[in-house]
Amino acid sequence: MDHHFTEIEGKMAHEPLAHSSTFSDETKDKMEHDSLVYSPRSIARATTTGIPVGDQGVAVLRGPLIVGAGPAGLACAALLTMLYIPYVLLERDVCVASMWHRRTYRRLCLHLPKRYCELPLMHFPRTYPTYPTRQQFLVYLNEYMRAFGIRPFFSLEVVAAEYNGEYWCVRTKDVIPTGTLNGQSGEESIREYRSKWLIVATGENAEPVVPDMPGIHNFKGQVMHSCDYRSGESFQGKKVLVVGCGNSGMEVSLDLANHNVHTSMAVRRSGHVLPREVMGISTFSLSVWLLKFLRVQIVDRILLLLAWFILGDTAQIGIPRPSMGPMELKQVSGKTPVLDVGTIAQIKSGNIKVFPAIRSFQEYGVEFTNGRIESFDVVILATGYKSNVPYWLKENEFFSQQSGFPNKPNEWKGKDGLYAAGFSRRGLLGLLDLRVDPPWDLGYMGGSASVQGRSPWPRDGILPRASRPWGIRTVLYRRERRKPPRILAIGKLWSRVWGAPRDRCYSLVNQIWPRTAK
Ligand SMILES: NC(=O)C1=CN([C@@H]2O[C@H](COP(=O)(O)OP(=O)(O)OC[C@H]3O[C@@H](n4cnc5c(N)ncnc54)[C@H](OP(=O)(O)O)[C@@H]3O)[C@@H](O)[C@H]2O)C=CC1
Ligand SMILES: O=C(O)C(=O)Cc1c[nH]c2ccccc12
Repeated sequence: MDHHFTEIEGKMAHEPLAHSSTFSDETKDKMEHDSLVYSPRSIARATTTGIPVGDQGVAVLRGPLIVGAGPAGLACAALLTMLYIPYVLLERDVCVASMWHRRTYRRLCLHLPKRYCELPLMHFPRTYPTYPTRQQFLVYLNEYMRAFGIRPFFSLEVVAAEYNGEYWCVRTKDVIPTGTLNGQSGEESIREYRSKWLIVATGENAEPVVPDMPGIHNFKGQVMHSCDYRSGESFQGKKVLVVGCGNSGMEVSLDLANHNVHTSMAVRRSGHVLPREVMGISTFSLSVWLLKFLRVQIVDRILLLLAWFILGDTAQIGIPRPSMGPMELKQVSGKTPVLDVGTIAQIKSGNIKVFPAIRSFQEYGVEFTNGRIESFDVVILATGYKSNVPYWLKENEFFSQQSGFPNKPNEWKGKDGLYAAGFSRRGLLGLLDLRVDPPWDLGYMGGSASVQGRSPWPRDGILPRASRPWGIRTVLYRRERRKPPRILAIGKLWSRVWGAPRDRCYSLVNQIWPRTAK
């Protein structure tokens, strides 16, 4: 079955997402709608050429099977490619990173600086801003696929996976799309793949969480999850309530307010809100730097002081702070602080109203726990996401059946060749130190010596992100390599004097959220 690998490596022609990173606005608008999705023909080609399905529809793979072609799945695919390990990457949708394509609002920007959001082995182009947009991130992912010749098998939804003592048996539902994108499906068939290694990369945000709230079925207005929110434009003239004050809730509210929509927010509990930047320096980078010298509690005090200077007392506007500081809370519970990009200012100026938790829904409105009743036309549930691993993976030692995350936080390797990628509760940041076993451990290719000779893989299994062995030519790089503008050069000097060099950044991130030793 070497056949796969040459397929995967060789066919770089498959570039339905290919486009330059500098587009006219018109092209960008078009791309939002169509060209980011694969054509049914290319899906058919990908799904029919790569997998040799044997008797009774069972394929036994020589390399690992990766479930999910989001950023984590793509990163694993790239790392495996660099190790000459053939893999098979399954994706339920018809495009990679479907969450980023379909479940994000149009104006979304990454909220950590770009160096923390890169996938292994390939930087963002220099011309990208510090906080790349959703569109730029998607272009980067596309270039990433091209650079590493990644060709996922699309429209294959994993319905069950189980270890039979020798292999992981992964059953998939093969959904042949009819060409429409609104979830309609055509013919279905079940296939089975067997592999000794199963890499679960279905994501921390695989499914939206839609809580059952009292009386919500009586509500006559529109109810939607924040994953279906695209832009405030279509809500003009309506009264909208956003439930939840995580990063989604805050950014959806801001987008609505920017479109002059009558916006309210329901805040159930407390939450930390920090400015995204302090005097032009990213708050996140600042905390990483401070954590080099200081204990987390002290760093939290500094952050809270800065937040108080810049945003004022958020408790006064209805968002009380938890008793534990933001970075410590992130370490202990995984709850991410909100990085404010303007919502607090809109709340202060009265464009967004803040209400406490919801007691119940009525036909045309909502009663809050403080007894107030308000009418609304639309309710947007920004109530977060969950993993879908428990729905399909028949295993309960490594993955928790409740949360769908690995039982021990930061665990990445289970028994019998089971791996988790991208489940460290750190979003894209979690891919900074993504690990896949070195091949000698993976047991692939027989003897280790021949592999060691060629492999760039370091003994500890962490591949330095910046190294691009064998001079992989990323089109992105050649296209974007230009002399940095002066101001950037000064910024570089600044970071040389004050900032941590890149390598140290990684180990720092490790210190903040240490991984358990192998
Ligand atoms: N620009 C960016 O980079 C963005 C990044 N993100 C990231 O995406 C991930 C998902 O974020 P998000 O979608 O905000 O999800 P979160 O899980 O972070 O937040 C969910 C919010 O919904 C509230 N909530 C949950 N259930 C209920 C309920 N039954 N009733 C009332 N409120 C409820 C929670 O409140 P409580 O605390 O009381 O449980 C919380 O405030 C995060 O990692 C986030 O950082 C999101 C948006 C933008
Ligand atoms: O965006 C996310 O989901 C993150 O988890 C990013 C993140 C990890 N740690 C943080 C600390 C402060 C702000 C964002 C993050």
